[in-house]
Amino acid sequence: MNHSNPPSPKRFASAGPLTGQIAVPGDKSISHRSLMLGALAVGETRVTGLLEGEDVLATAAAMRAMGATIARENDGTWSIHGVGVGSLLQPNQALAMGNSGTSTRLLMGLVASHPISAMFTGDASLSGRPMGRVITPLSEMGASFEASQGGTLPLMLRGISPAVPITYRLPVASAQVKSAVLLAGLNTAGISTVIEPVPTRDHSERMLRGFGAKLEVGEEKGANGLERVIRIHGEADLQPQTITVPGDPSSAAFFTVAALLVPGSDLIIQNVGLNPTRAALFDVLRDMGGSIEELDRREVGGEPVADLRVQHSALTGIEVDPAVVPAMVDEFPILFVAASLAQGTTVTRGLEELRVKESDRLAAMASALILAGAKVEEYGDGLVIQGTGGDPLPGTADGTAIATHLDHRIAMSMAVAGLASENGVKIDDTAPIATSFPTFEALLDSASAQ
Ligand SMILES: O=C(O)C1=C[C@@H](OP(=O)(O)O)[C@@H](O)[C@H](O)C1
Ligand SMILES: C=C(OP(=O)(O)O)C(=O)O
Repeated sequence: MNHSNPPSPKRFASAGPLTGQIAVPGDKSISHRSLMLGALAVGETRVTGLLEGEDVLATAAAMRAMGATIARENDGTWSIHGVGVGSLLQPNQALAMGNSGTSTRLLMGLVASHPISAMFTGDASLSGRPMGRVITPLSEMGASFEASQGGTLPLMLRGISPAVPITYRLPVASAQVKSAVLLAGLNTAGISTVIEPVPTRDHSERMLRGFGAKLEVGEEKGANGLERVIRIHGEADLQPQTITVPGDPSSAAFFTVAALLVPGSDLIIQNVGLNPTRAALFDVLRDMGGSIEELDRREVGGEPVADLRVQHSALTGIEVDPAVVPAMVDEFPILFVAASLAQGTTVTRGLEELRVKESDRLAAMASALILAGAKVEEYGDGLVIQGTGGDPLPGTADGTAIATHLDHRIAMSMAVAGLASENGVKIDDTAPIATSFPTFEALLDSASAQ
């Protein structure tokens, strides 16, 4: 979590085809929610496949600080004894959120409707990210905030109980904002309603129901067509659960693109979550000509899952439909890498949200790919990329390192670009990778060595 250590630069270069079978770690979004909801259910929740990345560990530490007992057993199962909705304790020190936007915004929702206050702090990246988007609805519910200018961390949040149920139409397509309001609604008497003009990942809805909350999801006619309307009934009683976390499609994305780009690759990625609100990257890559086969489609923990067989493929540029953006919002950095080696032009639009992630991902990827020799134009809401037609990128010159800006997805995307380059790509720091995918480098070595 502490990235004040000296950075660990590394050059990633072609190491032969990716073959054999790998399993990526558990889904980050589901892991955060398993800990939060487990910490609110009275009794023992057991979780297997939890992602043990720094972001999720920050959530675990925060839930412990608010009263839950959370332990990892020797076989990797996590056991959570919760305190009950309404019974979170006052943390006696600041909640250190590290690099994690999801931890911060969802926990702000939980604290907002409890009679406790909490200070939220984060690293340099998180401290630049907008929190106004959750401060606005949670203030309407009665919570109060002292934030840094511009609505950023560090911030002090004073929760309130009873809070006021609200109806909130999301002004940005954000599962974190939706989830913050729903989680605040758990301990709010009455019905709290979120209206989603554009659907976003639905793990909160699925898991809140799974834990026994009364939650209704409907579709209603809005000004611009059908909108999702989600209603949660407070005050809820959550029942402890046994959860198996599926593999993270956002992590599988890096290996999928690596196998598509590196000649001779034929890789199986096991147990990949394919929730339709998350899986659009695989469809886009197939539309570009990528060979991605789903094997043994099944359900794990209430989510659709399959093993993916990915074979090296010639890719063609594409115009990505802005409607799919929320279902692959974290996958654009790696899609840009795929586009850089495709035949022809790839056009992406509607990506304003990428500018407020761990870094400004449009600017960071445009300059990173240009340094590695790709042809990229940056626009306000997207990138336009002219691919090489399958030829490797030149790579970064000696002495030049890609700036990853404390952003795990920039680091992993450019590592994959390195595998598909003549001279390799050097990144300035591999440490941020541990926020979401601590086994990334080890899996890359194992897939390349088989
Ligand atoms: O709810 C979640 O678990 C997440 C929602 C998305 O963020 P936004 O809600 O900001 O789009 C995504 O980028 C993030 O990695 C995880
Ligand atoms: C945006 C991301 O995460 P968060 O918002 O939780 O920091 C991500 O993992 O790409």
